[in-house]
Amino acid sequence: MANYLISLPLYQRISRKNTIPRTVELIILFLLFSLLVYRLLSLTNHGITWLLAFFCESWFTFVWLLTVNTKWNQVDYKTHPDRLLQWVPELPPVDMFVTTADPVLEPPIITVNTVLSLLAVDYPAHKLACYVSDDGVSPLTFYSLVEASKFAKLWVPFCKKYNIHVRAPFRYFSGKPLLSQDVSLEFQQEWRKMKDEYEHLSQKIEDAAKKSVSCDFADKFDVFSNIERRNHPTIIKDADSSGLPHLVYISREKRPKHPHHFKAGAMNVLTRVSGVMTNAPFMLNVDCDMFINNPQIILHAMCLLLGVKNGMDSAFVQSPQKFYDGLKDDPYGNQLVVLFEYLGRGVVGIQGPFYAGTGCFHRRKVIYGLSPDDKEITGKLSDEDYLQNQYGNSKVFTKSAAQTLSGLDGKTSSPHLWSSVEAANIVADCGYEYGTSWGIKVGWIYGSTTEDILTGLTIHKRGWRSAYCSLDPPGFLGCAPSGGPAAMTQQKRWATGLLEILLSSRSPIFATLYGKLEFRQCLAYMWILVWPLRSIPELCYAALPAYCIITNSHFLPKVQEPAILIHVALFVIYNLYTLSEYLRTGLSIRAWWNNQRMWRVTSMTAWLFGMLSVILKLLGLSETVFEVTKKDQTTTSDDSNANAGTFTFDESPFFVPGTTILLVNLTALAIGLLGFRPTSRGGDGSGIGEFLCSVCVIDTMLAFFLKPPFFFNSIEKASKSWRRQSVNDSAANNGGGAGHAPSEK
Ligand SMILES: O=c1ccn([C@@H]2O[C@H](COP(=O)(O)OP(=O)(O)O[C@H]3O[C@H](CO)[C@@H](O)[C@H](O)[C@H]3O)[C@@H](O)[C@H]2O)c(=O)[nH]1
Ligand SMILES: [Mn+2]
Repeated sequence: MANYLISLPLYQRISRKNTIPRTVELIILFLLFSLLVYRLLSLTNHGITWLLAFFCESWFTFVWLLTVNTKWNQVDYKTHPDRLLQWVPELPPVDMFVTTADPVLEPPIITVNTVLSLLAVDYPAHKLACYVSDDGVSPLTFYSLVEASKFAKLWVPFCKKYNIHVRAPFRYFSGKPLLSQDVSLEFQQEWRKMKDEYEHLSQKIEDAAKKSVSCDFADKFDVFSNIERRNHPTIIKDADSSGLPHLVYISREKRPKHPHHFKAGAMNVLTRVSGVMTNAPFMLNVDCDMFINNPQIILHAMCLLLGVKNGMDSAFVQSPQKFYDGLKDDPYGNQLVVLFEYLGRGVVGIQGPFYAGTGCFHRRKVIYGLSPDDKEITGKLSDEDYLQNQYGNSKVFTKSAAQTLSGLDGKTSSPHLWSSVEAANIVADCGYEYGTSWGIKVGWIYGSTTEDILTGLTIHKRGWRSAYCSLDPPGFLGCAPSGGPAAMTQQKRWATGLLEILLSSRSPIFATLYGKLEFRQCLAYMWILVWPLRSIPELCYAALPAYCIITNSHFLPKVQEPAILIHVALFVIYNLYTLSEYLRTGLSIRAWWNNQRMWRVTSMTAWLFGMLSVILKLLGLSETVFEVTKKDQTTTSDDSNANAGTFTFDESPFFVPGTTILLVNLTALAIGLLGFRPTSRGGDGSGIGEFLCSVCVIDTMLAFFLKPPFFFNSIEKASKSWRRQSVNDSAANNGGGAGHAPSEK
């Protein structure tokens, strides 16, 4: 019996059946190629518009090829945490990392909630340690963490006792109110107490933010007095946390003139500090706004990390990025649900998901630069010079790294945390990395504002695979930028970082030629890395109809030509295909509509600016920077949503290309309709096709400024009042709503 159990796998890899989508994808590809052939054959009879259209459509075909490749084998994983203890005698330690950078853009209460959800996760507490990196060197963040660790002593036992599902208190208490019928009196009392305590905690943090922290522990705050954000020594502090996972606050040293490499730099400091303190073989990393939403997540991830016989398969386990309280129907197109669902799972089926920067479990030895089949490493580990060249000259650290690389980490007796505080200070120095491999071959890789994609790519290049952990309820939830400009800034930063990778020596093409990146994985990476380049053909194609109308020429075949059918078929099939993806994921038609428009807007604006900032960098005119996304916690209700779906119009340059395209097309329509067009060459002028395209472009660009079209709003209003009606009816029947569902006992 026992043997039988041991042979049960910890996870299964299940290929999705997707014959129909594949067929449609191939049909679209065929149509695109037919279109190109048609353009080529008729190139001589047409002018510049034809050539431009051919150029854009070739590009779209190329992108579609990359898309089809990426989506081809979609894979799901199913994990069985109940079998874990049959595989391993005890669970391995995990170091958990949280990064925060700015107490204003990232309010400490958000970080606090993330930390609380980590501390309360379902995993043996003595196997966990939580490290918070604060690039904002904020006494407020530190104060909030100290207060949070006090609250954690009540919160964690409460969560475990009643098996609470959502362990980030702000989310838990914003749920439906507690109803007394179906829970015990004891639970009700403790629930109220916990809610009061949490409100007290938030209040304290809010007050402290207002009076910039005077408070009762001046001694602990000494280190923060008289320091500047870009010029200060390392600060490392522990919050007293007996019985709970260790909680460590780190603000790494920063000096002017020393590059600090943004988040990648912070992650490397976290890696080293934890290396000398707890040195767990696995590391979980989350952004400050990504709390653990499913307390079983570590157990599920362990199935994927431990379930392979030689431990060589998956370098990291990535969870999809999901967001809480997303605006209804995703007006900014930044919730990325469909993207993760199809393209994301497609990459999973090749060499494994991209590293997405948060919600990811890493093997420490992989981060230290190990390759899957590295046979020479054991020889090198006794060579102190080699170790210092790679990892820097802290003896404590090189010793722990050698342990990790030889696979002995986590097997030694539990470390004495605070005996290592001196070593921790040394490895957090801003000069520590000079002359070492950090940021080049070891740790998070420098040189891109999307350090996540770059780091994952470097790992895949060494021949590692990665695995995907998508749970229901989702393992992690974060917050998507809530305002228009913020969403654009984020997209611009991504575009910048992606192009930095594409144009560097670390580009996936070289990684396939000279490394072990699989060819199809290379194409998948190309799919994302070419985002910024897509801005040019998108802009050209959006300008084409206007240009044609104004000059009375055409870029589409005439209505009577059979070739027009290719365009019509492409338009219809492509839209039905994308729509079906949304409907299959359970999203609304409106979400599909919003996203189609926003992808166009984003590609023409944010991605264009991303490309420009890389050009400026190449010209040596400016450096690329990591602009932190603003996060807010406010739970959006239906009514406060009144302005959602519109951009706050501000002075940001993002509006320039969009507005230009919009105005040019409006002008063209006006000229066309008023009959001011020049006479065409041989009756070969613009026709209905160009007009329709122009209207489409105008509608898309309006996504920038206006609420979605009127008819959607009316449909929605009607359905809302209908829904309200039916809710009232059922309430009348049941004598009350379903109420709070504390599945907790
Ligand atoms: O100098 C810095 C800048 C940022 N951060 C942290 O980096 C994280 C991500 O920053 P955010 O502004 O939220 O960026 P997003 O665009 O939302 O992040 C996505 O994109 C990033 C770059 O690709 C990834 O690093 C993230 O994990 C991924 O969630 C946050 O925790 C920040 O505190 C630092 O620690 N130091
Ligand atoms: Mn973020």
